[in-house]
Amino acid sequence: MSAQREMKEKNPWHTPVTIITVIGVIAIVALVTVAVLQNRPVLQKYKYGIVLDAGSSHTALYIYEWPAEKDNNTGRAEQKYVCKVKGKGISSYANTPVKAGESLNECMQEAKMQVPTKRHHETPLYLGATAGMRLLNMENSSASDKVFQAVEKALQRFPFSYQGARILSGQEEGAFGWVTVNYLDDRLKQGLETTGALDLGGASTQISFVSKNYDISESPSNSVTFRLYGNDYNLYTHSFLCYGKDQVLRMALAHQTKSGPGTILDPCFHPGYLELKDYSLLYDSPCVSDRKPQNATGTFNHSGAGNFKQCQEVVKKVFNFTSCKYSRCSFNGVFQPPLQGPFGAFSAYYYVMDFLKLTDATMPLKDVKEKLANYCATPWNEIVKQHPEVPIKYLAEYCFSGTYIITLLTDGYNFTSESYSNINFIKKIKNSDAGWTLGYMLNLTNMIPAEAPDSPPLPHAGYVTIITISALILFVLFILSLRFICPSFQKTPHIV
Ligand SMILES: Nc1ncnc2c1ncn2[C@@H]1O[C@H](COP(=O)(O)OP(=O)(O)OP(=O)(O)O)[C@@H](O)[C@H]1O
Repeated sequence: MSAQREMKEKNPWHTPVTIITVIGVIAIVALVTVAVLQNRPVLQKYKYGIVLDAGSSHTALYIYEWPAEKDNNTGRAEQKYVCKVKGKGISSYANTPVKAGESLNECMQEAKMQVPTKRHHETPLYLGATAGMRLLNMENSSASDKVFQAVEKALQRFPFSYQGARILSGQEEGAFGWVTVNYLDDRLKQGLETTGALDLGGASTQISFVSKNYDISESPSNSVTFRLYGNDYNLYTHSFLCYGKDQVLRMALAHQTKSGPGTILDPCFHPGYLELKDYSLLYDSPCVSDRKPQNATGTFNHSGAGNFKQCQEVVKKVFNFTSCKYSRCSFNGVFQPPLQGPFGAFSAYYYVMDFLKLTDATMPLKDVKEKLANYCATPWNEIVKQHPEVPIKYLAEYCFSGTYIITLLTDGYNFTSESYSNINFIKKIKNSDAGWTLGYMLNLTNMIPAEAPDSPPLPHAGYVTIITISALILFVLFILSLRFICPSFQKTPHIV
């Protein structure tokens, strides 16, 4: 008997405190394990959406993906893939519509490879056309219908869920660009101050921003209201058709050639630049067709003078600053409320300012103008030598485009030397291109809820930490209370 008791006293595993401790530790480990495993992220599955941006200068196909179990709510859709369609925009196939459809095949085949086969049938496919097709539709609606028929036929051959091809209004283009920028920046979900969107295309340009001082009744046609994640937004947006950089160049050239001279000395092109251009090609657009001089010869010599200040004067002539029936206007009699907040400037704003190395937001406006003036004055042969990798068409136009951008922002939209520093020239936000396509898809798939989704009160790590600490505290209190209530649970055994 006494040997047995001695063994019990020597072996601490046999005391009630030890047994309770072991059971308690096992219970805590089990509790924490369950907490961790139960909330462990499951293997992610994705859903996809495809949007074709049929612009005036070219078409691009975007594939977006988002976590399958979170659509409608918390998962963020991101750009997975982009394919640039070879050749020009679909509006350039007005005389050969079938080719507009065929031009899309290569990128569509790519899309088939990029989206997992089992998701093909549920993947929505949209085509949105912008200013190029808006102009074609104005000029020749039956040609525009034929282009859409051909495009539709081509897209329906693919195994995706085809949702239609249509022309976006300028207002939609502006508003969806704004949604994209603010969605990708997580500003909508968090209800933060929003970023305005400046989009410069080939044939139109858009400005969209939220302004506290915007009285909708002054110009209802510029207002778009949204309720997103529980917040109301009253967005000002305007799209200027013909004010994309390709059409403005036509207008500037039309202005300089209006008296029909054989040679023009253009301050927006580099000294030494000389190109023989076709009058009928220049005037082949509704933005300038009514200005074609009666006695115009077949061609004209387009030569450069490289003078930024004079170029600004030429560019200013494409704006009408004289009439405004509202309290304030940008140009052409269009209402614009006071500018507010930061702005993201994308598409050609970015391509041009990035090439000119003028995207640094800390660079004062006067330095931007000075650098641009130096660039414009650089002889054409030097420019070509310095940039052998850049296509000649783009290279020839950066002086003009840079001058147009600065003039549009300052004289057109009224950015001052101070507010100019609120503009960020951006291409991508978190790996997705800035542009209207993502906002368009989010809207059509109802992926941004009007009300804020319910989210767990704590993040996963916080939840596990609190469970663990609470369990430990409870266990220690339990042991202490046992000792207090039952002195026989003292650690030192009482030997009788
Ligand atoms: N690397 C580049 N350098 C200079 N210009 C460029 C570059 N890439 C594209 N562009 C030009 O920038 C302009 C805007 O291109 P973008 O693709 O955004 O317009 P788009 O969608 O064709 O036009 P729109 O929206 O008016 O229909 C076009 O004139 C295009 O030719």
